[in-house]
Amino acid sequence: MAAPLLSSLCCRHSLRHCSPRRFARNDLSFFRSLSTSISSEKSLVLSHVNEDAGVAILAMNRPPANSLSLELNEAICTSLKEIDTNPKIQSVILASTNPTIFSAGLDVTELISPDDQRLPKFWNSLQQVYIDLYGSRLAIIAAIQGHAPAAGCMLAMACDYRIMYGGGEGSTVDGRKRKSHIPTIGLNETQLGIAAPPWMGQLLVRTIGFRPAERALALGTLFPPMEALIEGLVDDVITEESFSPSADTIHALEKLLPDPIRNQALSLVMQKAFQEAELYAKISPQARVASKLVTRSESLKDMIASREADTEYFCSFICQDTVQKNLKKYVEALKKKSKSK
Ligand SMILES: CCCCCCCCCC/C=C/CC(=O)SCCNC(=O)CCNC(=O)[C@H](O)C(C)(C)COP(=O)(O)OP(=O)(O)OC[C@H]1O[C@@H](n2cnc3c(N)ncnc32)[C@H](O)[C@@H]1OP(=O)(O)O
Repeated sequence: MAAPLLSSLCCRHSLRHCSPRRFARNDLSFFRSLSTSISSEKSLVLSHVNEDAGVAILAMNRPPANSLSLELNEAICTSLKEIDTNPKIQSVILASTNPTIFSAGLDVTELISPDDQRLPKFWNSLQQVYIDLYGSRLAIIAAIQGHAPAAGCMLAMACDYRIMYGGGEGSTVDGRKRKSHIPTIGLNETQLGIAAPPWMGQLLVRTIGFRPAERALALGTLFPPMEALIEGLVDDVITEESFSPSADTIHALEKLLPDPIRNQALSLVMQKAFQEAELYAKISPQARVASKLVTRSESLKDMIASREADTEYFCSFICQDTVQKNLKKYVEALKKKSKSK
């Protein structure tokens, strides 16, 4: 699977690029004109393309937390592949249908008393998500509305640009004030008593630099939005304090958009992500892809070369008694916390 990916980085230069469109804050025509909808594998992922803008949306849709199961990983890859085959699309917005959780990282229940056949498949599917995002010919914009711990942070780092919601009391679609929500992002694995896999840790090093990454990895730091911006873990932070959609807009959206995407259309993070996606789509695809190759091909090749060993190490590590014990405790605590709300 790896070779076609790198060749896709190298060879798919000839795609024509799309006509730029002006972006306005409440310009919902983008969403209105979403003509092609791809849903894959029980709609674990919702995907829409707008050929006029050259932009697609890929929204993770696995309640309650978009935790990455084998099936969600496969759905992300399938959906990305479908978008990739459309030469009119240059940019993708990676989003979540959950307004407070981008992705909770690996589905930790996949790791408990795992099935020997499924565990390596599961890990391979996560590696593939990374390879497909990081090596995509498409410019991928992460619209991070909610929490992005561990592999959720990896998803964002594998994109080309990251926009994070800065917190605050935004309005809901029905006009009520929403409870304040401050998302966090980071590789917090050490807080679970495990280490981030080497390729994920190296991705953090490449994203924020050696020393900050070394410290963040050791402490398992989850950064709030402004700190993430200062560290360079995200590229932009958006607040929605002043955003309140009109009743007409809400009504129009209710008619036009499927539920999971409706709130996202009203979000400034999503609108900013669309603006950024259009910006990337205006660049010559050949030049953009070639520049991506310069910064990403070596690390991708290294990761691909060590993929099997990484899977073997992961499977044997996860099956250790002490690791199993810690993971069980961790999941119990997660469930307890969730029930106590
Ligand atoms: C050389 C060294 C080599 C080492 C190689 C070792 C290889 C091992 C590498 C392993 C790599 C790991 C990467 C990972 O991604 S591990 C997963 C890490 N994820 C987390 O720790 C996040 C856990 N979740 C949370 O912190 C919070 O849920 C949240 C994301 C901050 C959201 O909080 P919120 O209060 O909004 O929501 P709840 O906590 O109430 O959660 C809602 C329900 O979702 C369930 N949930 C949450 N996270 C997960 C998850 N990761 N997996 C499965 N399920 C999850 C939670 O239980 C609630 O469900 P319930 O209501 O049914 O109980």
